Amino acid sequence: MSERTEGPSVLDGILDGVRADLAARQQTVSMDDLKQRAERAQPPRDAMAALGGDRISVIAEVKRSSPSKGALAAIADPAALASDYEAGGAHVISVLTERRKFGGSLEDLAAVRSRVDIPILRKDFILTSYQLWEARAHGADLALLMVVCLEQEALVSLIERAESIGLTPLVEVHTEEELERAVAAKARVIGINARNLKTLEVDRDVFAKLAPKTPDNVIKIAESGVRGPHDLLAYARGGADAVLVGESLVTGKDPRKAVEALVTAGAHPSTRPDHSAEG
Ligand SMILES: O=P(O)(O)OC[C@@H](O)[C@@H](O)c1c[nH]c2ccccc12
Repeated sequence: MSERTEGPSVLDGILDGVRADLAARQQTVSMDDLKQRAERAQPPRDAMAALGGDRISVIAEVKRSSPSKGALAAIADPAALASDYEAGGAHVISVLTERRKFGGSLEDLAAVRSRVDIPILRKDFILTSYQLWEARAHGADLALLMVVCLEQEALVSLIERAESIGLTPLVEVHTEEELERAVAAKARVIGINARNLKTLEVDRDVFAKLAPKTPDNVIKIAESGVRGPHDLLAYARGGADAVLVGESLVTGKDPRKAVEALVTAGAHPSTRPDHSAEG
């Protein structure tokens, strides 16, 4: 018997739409076609290098709308926005490709790929290996895998599949239980999302709670709720190697300057807790 007493969550609604759109794409593009396109794609960029190092890396997101806020920005030219992010010093670009709630597409991903040289993350609700091939075929270097959406067996096999086709999996968690599953699945890059996707509430303290429970050799990314350098520095003190920022960049006046301010704040190694003891 199910223990659930609540109705369907926001996430359940999103996933229904994701499955319907995926089924429609699978009707029109075969897995073989995708694999051929992936073979012609530019080879994957080194995502681990972009996220590691002695600074706090900045992942800047192309995000038109969100289930919590509705429309954020029209973004008529996602490649131009991504190019501004890159000019501001972003280390990775995130492109939301979910259509119904976030207003994104695989065309956005391909357009961004054609204009920037840094690694790109496909940000979507990935449930099957077909979506990993889509990501690679459209030029992505990383793919988001959300623990909350996946049974453990699926999580493990999607991590392996992603790595085998040259994608770096970014495994997202929001709770301690999800973190334990991500670590058990051997994730090397873990994103700790401040936003609960079942309720859409943002709790910036989740990162500081979960980061110390994450193995040292895992790259830790603080996701959501970064309003500016102040939040980046707080996440850095909590042990973040990188931050993922969407809303505050797309709603601000000057995305390049906003990224620059984050990159500058993250460039100083003294923001890193592991450097405080060094002489
Ligand atoms: O717009 P924000 O608060 O800066 O958040 C960006 C990013 O963390 C958020 O878009 C996100 C994190 N995980 C997700 C999973 C699916 C969709 C979206 C997300």
